[in-house]
Amino acid sequence: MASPAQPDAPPAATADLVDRTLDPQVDDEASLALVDGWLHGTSRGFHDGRPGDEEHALWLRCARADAAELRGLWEPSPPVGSGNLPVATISSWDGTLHAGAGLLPLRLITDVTVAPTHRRRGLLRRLLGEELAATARRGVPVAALTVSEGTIYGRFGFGPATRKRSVEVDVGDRFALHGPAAAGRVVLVEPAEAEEVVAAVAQRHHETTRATVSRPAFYREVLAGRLDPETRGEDRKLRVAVHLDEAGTPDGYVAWRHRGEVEGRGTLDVADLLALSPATHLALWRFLASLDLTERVRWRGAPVVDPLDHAVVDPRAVRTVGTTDVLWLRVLDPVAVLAARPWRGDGRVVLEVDDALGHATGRFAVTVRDGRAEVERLDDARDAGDLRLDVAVLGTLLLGDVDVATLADAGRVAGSDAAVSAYAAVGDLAAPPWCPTGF
Ligand SMILES: CC(=O)SCCNC(=O)CCNC(=O)[C@H](O)C(C)(C)COP(=O)(O)OP(=O)(O)OC[C@H]1O[C@@H](n2cnc3c(N)ncnc32)[C@H](O)[C@@H]1OP(=O)(O)O
Repeated sequence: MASPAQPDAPPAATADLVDRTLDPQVDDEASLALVDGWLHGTSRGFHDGRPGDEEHALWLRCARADAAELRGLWEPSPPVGSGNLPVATISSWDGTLHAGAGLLPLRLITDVTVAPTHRRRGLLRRLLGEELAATARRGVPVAALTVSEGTIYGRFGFGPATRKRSVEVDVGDRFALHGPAAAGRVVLVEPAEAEEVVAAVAQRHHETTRATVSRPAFYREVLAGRLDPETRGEDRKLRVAVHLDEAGTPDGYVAWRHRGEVEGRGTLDVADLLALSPATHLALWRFLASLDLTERVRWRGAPVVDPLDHAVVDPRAVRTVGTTDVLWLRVLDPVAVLAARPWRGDGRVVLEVDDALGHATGRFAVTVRDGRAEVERLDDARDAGDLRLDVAVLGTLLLGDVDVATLADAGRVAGSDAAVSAYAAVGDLAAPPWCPTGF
């Protein structure tokens, strides 16, 4: 990716671009041709291959299931070619965020591309700015995206809110876990046959787990084996095992692809692993470790803090290869989001939020009683904030990925030591959040 400081191509006009918001549900020929051009424009923007017919049909099915809005900007009369492909794209749909003390309406945003011929002329700013304004007008309190580069979205008020870990687990002969195995059993199911069970477990996990978001429709396609994200065709390698609790109720699953020998070791890649309890989480790891011809399990989406690390008899069996951000959050309504996150004990803090786009600007008093917060916007200019922060930092603070003192040390939160300690006493959360869903 070229850096913004590098010289741009000769300017292209942007004032007369044709602005369309496409509804994927519409199925007349002219609309479908525009949707097709939109998809090709997005693929071009990410340097992906052109989607084939099957991938196209599957993508359209997902866009319809999510009720996604596909917006694009087209050149009105390009000097060469048909101009079917837009020069800028963005898509978004409504979902939910588990903020820790309840589900919040959420706008999920993705497919942001601007053609190299039109870059750095404000098209992203226009599309995203309008998207956020429309979302705020509808009363949706928060928006989310995942990023291709860490430098793009902070200026629009998004802050990194969750991280994931890439792990390699040595599951050779010496692998063992402390403690007895959980009650229940694991059954192998063909991915297509497991589809409903897997979707139900994922939905239950979302409804009960801080920092998770409602899953976009393509997860069904991937986990049912209809879409291999790498080959973009049918996934012939994907395997699924479902964990059943003592009563026979599904309470977790793991999906994986065995890679054969990699670097001389039988290697398996976890595609997805969700469990409704820590005991089931470990039971699924016991199962993975029991697979023949498998000495190493790799998972690029593991939680940053995982009981597995402390359940293994040999702590060196779990090796962290890297960590990276997943969810970025953009707070639009601080009152709604602060009330929906978990708090501890009793106390009161006033947060003064700066927002260059204006949506979240203000001072917000958070009064915590028995771990629940009442949040009030303070209108009196004489009410100074205890802590001052940008709205992007509020996004980072929201789900508890970082403690407030670290953000203060980083110069991202301003306030006295006493105010930082007062927030820490009610607002810092014990375990970092984990969002197992990308989009
Ligand atoms: C949620 C997602 O979909 S993540 C995927 C993002 N898309 C990609 O990575 C695909 C490849 N890249 C692109 O398509 C484009 O370069 C985009 C979408 C990242 C940027 O689009 P542009 O129209 O060039 O951005 P725009 O001109 O509106 O820039 C707005 C501001 O962001 C800055 N900016 C834009 N892209 C970048 C970048 N990659 N890195 C750092 N800053 C950037 C601009 O300098 C500008 O800053 P300023 O307001 O301080 O002057």
